[in-house]
Amino acid sequence: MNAKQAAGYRAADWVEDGMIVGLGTGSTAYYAIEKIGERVGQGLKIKAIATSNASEELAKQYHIPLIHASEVEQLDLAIDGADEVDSNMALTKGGGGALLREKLVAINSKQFIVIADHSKMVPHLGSFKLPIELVPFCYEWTLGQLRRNYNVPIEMRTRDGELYVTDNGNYIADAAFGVISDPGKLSQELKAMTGVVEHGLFVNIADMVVVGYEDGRTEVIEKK
Ligand SMILES: O=C(CO)[C@H](O)[C@H](O)COP(=O)(O)O
Repeated sequence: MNAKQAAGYRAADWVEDGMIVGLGTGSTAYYAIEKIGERVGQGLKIKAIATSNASEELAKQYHIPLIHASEVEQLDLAIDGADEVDSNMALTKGGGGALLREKLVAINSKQFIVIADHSKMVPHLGSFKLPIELVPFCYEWTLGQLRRNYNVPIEMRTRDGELYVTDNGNYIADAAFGVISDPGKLSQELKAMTGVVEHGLFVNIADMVVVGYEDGRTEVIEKK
């Protein structure tokens, strides 16, 4: 058992019969999907929506029934990883590039459980570069505007020497803010910029954090 597995497996305990569940993305969410899949194999009756093509494939491997958003108004529960979690349960997400679908699923869920190994718990967000999803059209102008506004290093994400393309066909810029002293303010500012589709700050969205440790222990932190 490793820390990510401990967190992912523990969070699967909150999944109950009849629920519509949002499945996150990343190496911690992998374990949650694995455990949920095992429980589905043992008779648990749920339906799910995945936040990425990769998680959708994983869910299919485990025969977790998948539905389309048009079939439900709201999810009961979403479980997803994070790149950083601060002391107010604000998050940085999007290291895996799935931030847009992840935020859509999280805000449309009655309960959002974050799963994180202990290294993700930080006093302030910002050490992890903040992913910002950009519309490909004229992205150079949006990038220039971001650099002028914040005067911090911001680089376009690449993969195999090409610009990284999200499941939604957009690009990602990673911004090295250092310390983000007011995540709520930055979140609103970025959201208001034309050319920015979404960003990886999740403020006042998480209801609970399940923290995993190397020895298999977990700690559950609930919203104050
Ligand atoms: O936001 C995400 C993907 O877009 C992931 O939840 C985040 O990157 C954490 O990943 P991991 O569990 O692999 O450390």
